Amino acid sequence: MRSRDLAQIALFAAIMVVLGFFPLIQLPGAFAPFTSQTLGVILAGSILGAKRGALAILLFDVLVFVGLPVLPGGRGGLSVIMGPTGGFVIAYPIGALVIGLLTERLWRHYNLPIAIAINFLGGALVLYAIGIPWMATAAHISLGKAITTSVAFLPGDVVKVVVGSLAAVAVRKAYPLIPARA
Ligand SMILES: O=C(O)CCCC[C@@H]1SC[C@@H]2NC(=O)N[C@@H]21
Repeated sequence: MRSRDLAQIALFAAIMVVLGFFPLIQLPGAFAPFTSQTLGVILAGSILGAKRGALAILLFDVLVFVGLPVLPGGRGGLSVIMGPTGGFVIAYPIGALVIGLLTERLWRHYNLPIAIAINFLGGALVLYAIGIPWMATAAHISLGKAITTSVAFLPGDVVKVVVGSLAAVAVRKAYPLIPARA
């Protein structure tokens, strides 16, 4: 891995940290906060691709694991990971990986609708698939309740997907960082 790759990984991990400065917004009745950090997951996967994107978010997760206050509201540490929102944090690098793999595969045909579909899959559905069952277990609530209380995140997540997709398509045009596959 070249030093440019390492710099890009560090940059996108830093973007995740900056996105964590947004104040913690707790939606009524929800067991997790609204977070702008899923936008960072989308940007990392769709702009850096699978390997560098997932590594950037993994680096961010390491910062959380060792206890740095990089989650919204200045939270971090194993107590967060073991709590109701830990599954989402663990899912962040997996979401970036899925986005990166699909973005690379469809790179030649990449456009806004494709970006939105990929980013919704990796930046919302993958996070829900891991985060919501984890939330049900950690918060001792039924899976049904975890799902219904999480529906409130959908509008905000769709906005983040569209914003991230517009950025990804613009970066692809101006300064593509993902090499086209043969
Ligand atoms: O900071 C944390 O402890 C993790 C928060 C996870 C919040 C999830 S991610 C998917 C969904 N969209 C949001 O804005 N919030 C939830």
